[in-house]
Amino acid sequence: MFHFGHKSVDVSLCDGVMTVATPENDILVSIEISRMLKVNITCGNLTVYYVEKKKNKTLNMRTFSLEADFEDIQKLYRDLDSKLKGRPKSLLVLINPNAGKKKGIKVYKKIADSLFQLCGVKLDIIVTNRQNEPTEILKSYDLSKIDGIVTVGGDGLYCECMNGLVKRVQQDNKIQLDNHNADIVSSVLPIGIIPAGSGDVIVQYLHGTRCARTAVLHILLGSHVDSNIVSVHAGRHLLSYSALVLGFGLFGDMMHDCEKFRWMGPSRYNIIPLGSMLKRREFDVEVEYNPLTQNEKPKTARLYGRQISLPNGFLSQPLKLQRKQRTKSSSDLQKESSVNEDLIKEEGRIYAVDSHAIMMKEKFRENDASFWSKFPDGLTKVKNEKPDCYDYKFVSKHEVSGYKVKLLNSTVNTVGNNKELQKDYYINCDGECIRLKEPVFNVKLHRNAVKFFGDFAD
Ligand SMILES: Nc1ncnc2c1ncn2[C@@H]1O[C@H](COP(=O)(O)OP(=O)(O)OP(=O)(O)O)[C@@H](O)[C@H]1O
Repeated sequence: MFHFGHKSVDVSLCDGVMTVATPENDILVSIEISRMLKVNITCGNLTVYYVEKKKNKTLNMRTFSLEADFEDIQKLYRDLDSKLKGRPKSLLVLINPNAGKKKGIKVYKKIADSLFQLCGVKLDIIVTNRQNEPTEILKSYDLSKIDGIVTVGGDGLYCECMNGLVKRVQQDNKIQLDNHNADIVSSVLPIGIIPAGSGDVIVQYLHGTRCARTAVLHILLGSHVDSNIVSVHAGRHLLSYSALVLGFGLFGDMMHDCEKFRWMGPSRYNIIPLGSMLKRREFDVEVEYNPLTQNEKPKTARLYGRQISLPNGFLSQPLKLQRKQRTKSSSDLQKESSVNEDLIKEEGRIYAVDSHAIMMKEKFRENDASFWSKFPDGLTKVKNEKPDCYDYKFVSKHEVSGYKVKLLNSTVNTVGNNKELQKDYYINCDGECIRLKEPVFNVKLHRNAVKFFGDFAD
């Protein structure tokens, strides 16, 4: 017999739920084991640490204690402890002290450190000194000794670590990074994000909140979800992987303009894009893309595994995109791609080509496996397909597994051994601005290539 406060209680562990009830069957405590952080035992006392989810999607840690004689408490401890496998025991923590309002270290010390210590997690904490340091660390780090990577910073730090990890996994598996057609090997190590950056879009997307404590508790619970990424290649080289948004043209120019005003801090993202919008350029491009096949599309919900949006003729030109061909016969194209049976080629004058490597959650209910695409608050218009989002005549939206953009009328100069585009063209890759050196780039979707600690917000 167990004691909960002054009451005698029965304890059951059934269907992943721990229930504490009186002999009259009044349930006093009912907690999913997946929500438990750890159990502690001292003499005849057992304490359970668990998380509780509030309506606003934040998590809080709670505890309750049970007493019983030595043998009963030992047995319950062993039963519970055996069910708490999968909680991370060893983590690499990368902190960007300069992220956002430069509070990365403070956020870590104040919120994360004590929780990690409480759960007995072995930590390797590295405060980064500069950009690219996370990439260099991940090139040679002994990944076999950790259960995950934690970033304390913004979306930029996450994206750098994600790029570093994905590249490392390909290197370990002898996959050629620079081959734009290569399928990549998914990474098994989950990444957790403790938000301390400017935008923290990805973390809000994941947890539905920017709360750092919630992020830490999600990491400690150890559950993880898969997410898509896209690769972007140009001139036979990998430029980057993108986890969230990849934008060529207007969105590339916006990011380039924002970078020039870094001194303004996060507020630059509210002001500078307006100027970029007003001086927007038009680009003559040819776009080839592989639409997702019927088999690739989920049955029960729309999949935004990847989409490209081509805002063309925005506020000025009439629609110019034309479907040039939908064919298997183009020998050139067949040479380049093994999956080009349904290749579509279009040409026109556009303002932007952008794509979203939207994350997905596969929900398994009884006899019902369905995909749900989830968006952060800022993208709910996309989710709800509001008319003020993509639903314009000048936007062409496609669900694709890959695409290629070729700049028409662009001049390539040769400077020594290097080729340079006469004009500057930019790609915004999750907030990082990449300058194109070649007039052609390829983008490919990689499903479930990375894992996040956490759960998509309900
Ligand atoms: N110590 C450092 N100093 C400067 N940059 C760093 C440092 N450590 C990491 N970085 C890099 O800075 C970039 C932006 O980092 P992060 O996203 O954490 O901050 P942020 O303020 O949210 O950035 P942004 O304003 O670009 O969204 C990333 O590429 C990251 O790897």
